[in-house]
Amino acid sequence: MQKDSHMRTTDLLSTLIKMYRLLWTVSPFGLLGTIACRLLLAFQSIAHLYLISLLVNSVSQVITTGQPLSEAGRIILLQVGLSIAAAGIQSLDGIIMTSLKMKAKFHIEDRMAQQSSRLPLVYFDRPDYYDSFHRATASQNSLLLIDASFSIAQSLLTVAGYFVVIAGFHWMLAAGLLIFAAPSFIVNMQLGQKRFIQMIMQTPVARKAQYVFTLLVGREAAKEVRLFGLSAYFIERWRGLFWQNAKQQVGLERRGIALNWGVDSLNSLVGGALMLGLAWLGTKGRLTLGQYVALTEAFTSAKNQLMAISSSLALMYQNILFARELFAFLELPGEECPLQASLPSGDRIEGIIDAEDLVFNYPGQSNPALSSVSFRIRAGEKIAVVGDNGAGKSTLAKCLLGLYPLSQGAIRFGGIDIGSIDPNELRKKITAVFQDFVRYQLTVRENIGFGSVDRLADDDRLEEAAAKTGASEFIEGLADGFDSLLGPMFDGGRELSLGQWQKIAISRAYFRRAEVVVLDEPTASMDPITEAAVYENFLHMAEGKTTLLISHRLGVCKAVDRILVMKKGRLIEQGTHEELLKLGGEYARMYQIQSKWYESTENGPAKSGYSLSANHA
Ligand SMILES: Nc1ncnc2c1ncn2[C@@H]1O[C@H](COP(=O)(O)OP(=O)(O)OP(=O)(O)O)[C@@H](O)[C@H]1O
Repeated sequence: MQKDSHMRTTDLLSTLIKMYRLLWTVSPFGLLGTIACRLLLAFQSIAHLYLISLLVNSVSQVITTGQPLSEAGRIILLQVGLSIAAAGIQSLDGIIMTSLKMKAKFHIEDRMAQQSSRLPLVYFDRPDYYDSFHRATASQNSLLLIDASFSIAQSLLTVAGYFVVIAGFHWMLAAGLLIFAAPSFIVNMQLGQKRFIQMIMQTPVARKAQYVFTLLVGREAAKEVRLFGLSAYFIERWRGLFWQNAKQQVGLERRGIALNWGVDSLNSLVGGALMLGLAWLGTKGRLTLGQYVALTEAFTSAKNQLMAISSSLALMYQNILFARELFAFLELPGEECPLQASLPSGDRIEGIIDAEDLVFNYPGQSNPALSSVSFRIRAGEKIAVVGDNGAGKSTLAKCLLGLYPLSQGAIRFGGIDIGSIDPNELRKKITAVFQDFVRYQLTVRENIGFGSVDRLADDDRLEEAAAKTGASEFIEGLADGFDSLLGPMFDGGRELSLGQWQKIAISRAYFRRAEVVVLDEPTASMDPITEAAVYENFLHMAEGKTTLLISHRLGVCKAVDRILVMKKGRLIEQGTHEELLKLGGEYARMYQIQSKWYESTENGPAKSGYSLSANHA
């Protein structure tokens, strides 16, 4: 991700070309239309100047020689016609530009959304991804680049016309005109670059301020913010972060304003000298009155246009730098799709899942989350993965799902390395429920049907998936059944309990009807009876499928074929429930500790009637 804030001219040009290619892609007619309008407007300015000179000469003839007014009248009529045409072209340009910019905005946002979904999951664990995304979003302002570049082209054409007119009288006048542009150009370009560098440097603080602000206004932290009385703390924190950046921005703008004031003063001095020069030429009889007026007008307009060009150039430069961030984000390498090998055709992943010497490091972490993990799972086998918090169970599941690229080692499905399988093909055959599953603030149909999005209209399949987890019980009570909106975020949405959301999430996994099923502790919020029922249903549903079950409830381990015990990223034991108890190692220790919670007390019954609980060994 780009951190270098300086740019070579070739980079500037290539970014500008990319932006114009993008505009050409979204609307060739819009681009050509606006170029045509700007050309016409530039010629209109020069024609206007020419007509002024004719008019002043004609009027002075009327005054000095008493000629009829008809010649001047014709020129005035032409001027009026020209002004009406110019206003029309300007309006047309406004319409074309609005549509062109909207199409470009859509195209950029669409590509950003597609790009984000193509990026490997591992990017989402990297702060620099979020910095880059933040800047790419801000750089959607790079659309201002379009305005700025068109304005510059139009102004340059106009100024070129003025320049020819002025140089026709005296080259020194034309040279004087250039002196106007130089200081303002240099100051504004530097300002543009400084603004960009500032934005790069400020991104982490800006993101943190945004995060703290979201904690204050969002739903996720609303309960805890109130319970722990955190609002004053977070407001104070947000204020500090906000002003940390704002003070630097105000400082830079102040310096910019002061410099521009200096440049303007210099320009006024040069302007005065040039006006004096014109008056001198007039006294020497080298200018007619019309020429004098036209030159003064040309000079004033050219000066204004040059000032506008230099600030537009600065804006363009700054926005090219922003646009570079946007293109850098859009060009981040996506998930590789090698298509060198495909999974066996048909519904089943045949054969063994083979994990060999797996090593995985999270970005920026020195300790591997998985080290030297090797095991084999036969097709249709049910495996439980157990271990302490942070042992590496979820990481292992994500690697098996092909969501994280391994640092070392290989995972093979039916003998094929998953690194060489098209990720989309692989994921069609796998289903999973994660600990942090998503609560889509959409309908029940979508929440379950997203398991296989092309089957959203399949009511029988939806009913079956909902029945498997017991979700049908509360779905039947909802006013619009499967079309009821869930969650409190939108009008008419119905919030569910966490346990009910979990049932929906597991139904989504059922709905996929995949060959390999991964459940990563999805039942944590269910009541014990429901949890037991969900596991029993799950194991029944998973009959014949390869199943990986991550759970802290060791009771469930008796119902699986084999248990993998993880500790500190390593696979330390594996075997059946009985084998591991006999081994007397880590599993036996964990099982004993958990059993104590379920043992009967002298005065009462067992604390849980949970059929898969540990005390029923
Ligand atoms: N996104 C991440 N970035 C960096 N480190 C991570 C990330 N996710 C997990 N880890 C680290 O990797 C290690 C393994 O985490 P993992 O989530 O796989 O453990 P787990 O066995 O599933 O734990 P739990 O039972 O608490 O869910 C932990 O040390 C954790 O701190």
